[in-house]
Amino acid sequence: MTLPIERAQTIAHVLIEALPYIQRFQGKTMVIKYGGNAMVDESLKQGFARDIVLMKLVGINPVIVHGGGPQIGSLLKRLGKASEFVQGMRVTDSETMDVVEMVLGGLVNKEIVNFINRHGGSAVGLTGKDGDLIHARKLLLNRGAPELKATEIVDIGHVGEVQSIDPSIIHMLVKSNFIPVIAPIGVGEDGRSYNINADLVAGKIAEVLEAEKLLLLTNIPGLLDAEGNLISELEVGRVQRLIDDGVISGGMLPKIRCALDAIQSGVKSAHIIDGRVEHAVMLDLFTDTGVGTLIRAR
Ligand SMILES: Nc1ncnc2c1ncn2[C@@H]1O[C@H](COP(=O)(O)OP(=O)(O)O)[C@@H](O)[C@H]1O
Ligand SMILES: CC(=O)N[C@@H](CCC(=O)OP(=O)(O)O)C(=O)O
Repeated sequence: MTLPIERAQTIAHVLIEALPYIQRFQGKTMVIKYGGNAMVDESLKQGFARDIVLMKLVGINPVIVHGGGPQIGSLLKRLGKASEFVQGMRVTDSETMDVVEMVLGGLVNKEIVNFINRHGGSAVGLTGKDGDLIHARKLLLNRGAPELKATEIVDIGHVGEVQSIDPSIIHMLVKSNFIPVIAPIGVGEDGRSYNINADLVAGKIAEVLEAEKLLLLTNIPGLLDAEGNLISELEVGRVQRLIDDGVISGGMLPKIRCALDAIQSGVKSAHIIDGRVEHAVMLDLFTDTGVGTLIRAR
């Protein structure tokens, strides 16, 4: 049986190890993308909420952008509609867009807000329509995975890319000590809703907020190479080859793309981490070891 004094010493060691990180990150913004695949069970969601509340308490400003792909997929299935993806993006007709807006802007967003608030934080949920936060334009994809070589344009419906971000509402919330929780829905010039991949939104928000870090929580230990081994630090020059060879595919494509864009635009580092590991956010921020794949500017 563990002696109480040993337990207390362990806790003290953990806190001491975290101290330099807390000092370094105080007042800094961390954008955390919470993927739908990382929201797997109640205890993980509670752990995530606690990590976010703790970050805020020690003076770091977390801004959450969430996904919800699997949750959209399961409601679509119940409605008898299949999910179809092109290069990691959901083909979104008008009916699907309604479901996306309901699931992301409603169910998933409010669940995360509620978890954080039940653990002592003050979270506020937004979509890109609130405060005119995310302006979107229609995303047109080129057919074929390595799109640089392709010529044919594919229309995948109400799918958007970020045209611009007006961060005023985020600044206002952060200044008043709220934690913004953002659903990846944008509004077009025509006033229509656009479904935007959550990684892309998180990357752009991190850029605009000049965030210290962009954390992408997913359901895999990080970026894996062709043999399935974890790439713990990704050299930027290696990326195109990994895409061309089909090693980076599906949902990992927008993740890597947005991570690269973010670091090229001044975000210090991007991390792809396994949201299925309990307290993944804390482990990544406050320990010497870190977890997952690190991408940083040279
Ligand atoms: N090289 C790779 N390394 C890791 N995962 C990859 C890779 N290429 C494709 N993937 C896929 O990308 C998925 C993560 O993207 P996605 O399912 O969209 O996650 P999320 O819902 O968290 O955004 C992984 O579960 C994996 O199936
Ligand atoms: C265009 C597009 O694909 N949008 C995504 C938005 C949600 C998302 O990105 O969720 P995850 O982060 O959980 O994958 C979708 O409809 O699934």
